[in-house]
Amino acid sequence: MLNILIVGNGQCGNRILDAINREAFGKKSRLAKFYSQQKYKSNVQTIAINTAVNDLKEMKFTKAKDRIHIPHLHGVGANRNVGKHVFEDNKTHIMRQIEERGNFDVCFVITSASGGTGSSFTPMLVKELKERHDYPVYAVVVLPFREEGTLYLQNAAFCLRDIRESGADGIILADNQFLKQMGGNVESAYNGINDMVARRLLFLLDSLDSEMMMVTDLGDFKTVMNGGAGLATIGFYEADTDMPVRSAIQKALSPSGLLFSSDVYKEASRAMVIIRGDKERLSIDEISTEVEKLSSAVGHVFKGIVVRSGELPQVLAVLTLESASELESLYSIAVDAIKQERDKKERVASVKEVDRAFSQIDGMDPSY
Ligand SMILES: Nc1nc2c(ncn2[C@@H]2O[C@H](COP(=O)(O)OP(=O)(O)OP(=O)(O)O)[C@@H](O)[C@H]2O)c(=O)[nH]1
Repeated sequence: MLNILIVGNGQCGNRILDAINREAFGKKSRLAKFYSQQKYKSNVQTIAINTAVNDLKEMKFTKAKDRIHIPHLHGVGANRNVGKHVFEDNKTHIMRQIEERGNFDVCFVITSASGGTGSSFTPMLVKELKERHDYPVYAVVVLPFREEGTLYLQNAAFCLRDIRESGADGIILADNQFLKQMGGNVESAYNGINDMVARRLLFLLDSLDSEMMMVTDLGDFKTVMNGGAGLATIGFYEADTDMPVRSAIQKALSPSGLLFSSDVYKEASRAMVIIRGDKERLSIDEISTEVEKLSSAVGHVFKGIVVRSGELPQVLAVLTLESASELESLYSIAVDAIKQERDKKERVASVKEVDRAFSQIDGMDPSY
């Protein structure tokens, strides 16, 4: 049995963690977590960390003891410098809370790249974990909608770089911009995206701890995540009644199945494809043909098959990327955003128009 730690930092990280707990505890009742056993096969510990107490209170499926409030006003207002200081000041407390849970085989830290708290806490937390423990730590990072503004864009660019430099064993990308077709308004898009991420992570955890017909395990996952440029994404698809497993694999690898925009046949470097379902529905020939097609394009592909009687075929693909053209475009707009913010700051510092306006009444008093 694997010991797994999942940390959700900041609002986005907290919400995805809550979606994971909702799936794991069953959706029946808000109180299910108090009464029923979690559905994880592994020993899974979840911890939510935030500076904004309201974000933690919003969580419905994560136990109160698993929500750690680091008091700092109502968040750090997208300021990563403030966030880094707050983490440093509270590091001992945060690490103690995590270490009380015991030792782990693998850890996932979930965050948005673009806010203040999660994006600054995550690289620092990963660095601490890596210095103290030898288990792999993966960051699951949500990229912003591109129209969310210059501060979010610049945060995303620096956050990703900081996570790479933190010693993380890999970064799994999910992109709000790419996934925004999920729902009409922002809230339902968020919920849809959070559910997608939660479902994929739970499927992955389930398969890493499974008795499979053809086995993939944590070692294979580590090897996949080790490949490429340290960046990865996850594809998933559940077949409907008549769909052959071949099509389900193709859909999981196509843009509609992925969390981040990529042509995986061109950009992926290693992959792990896990297929689950009723034995009758899992044609070995079809599976082999699709997996061979992928491996001839990307190199090595680990294949796992989990037999579950009565279940429709479901396919999960973890893909590390050796290049990511979408990330390059994100960085090029982030560079403009950083320049825009810097120019604005310089203008304010040099022109001081507001000060000039005030200076017009120097030495004067109001008359009534
Ligand atoms: N997918 C998804 N994205 C979210 C969600 N909530 C916020 N975001 C995105 O996360 C980014 C903002 O980061 P947050 O996680 O809200 O910020 P934070 O880490 O709490 O930091 P501060 O609020 O600045 O202290 C934006 O790009 C949002 O679009 C969510 O529930 N789901």
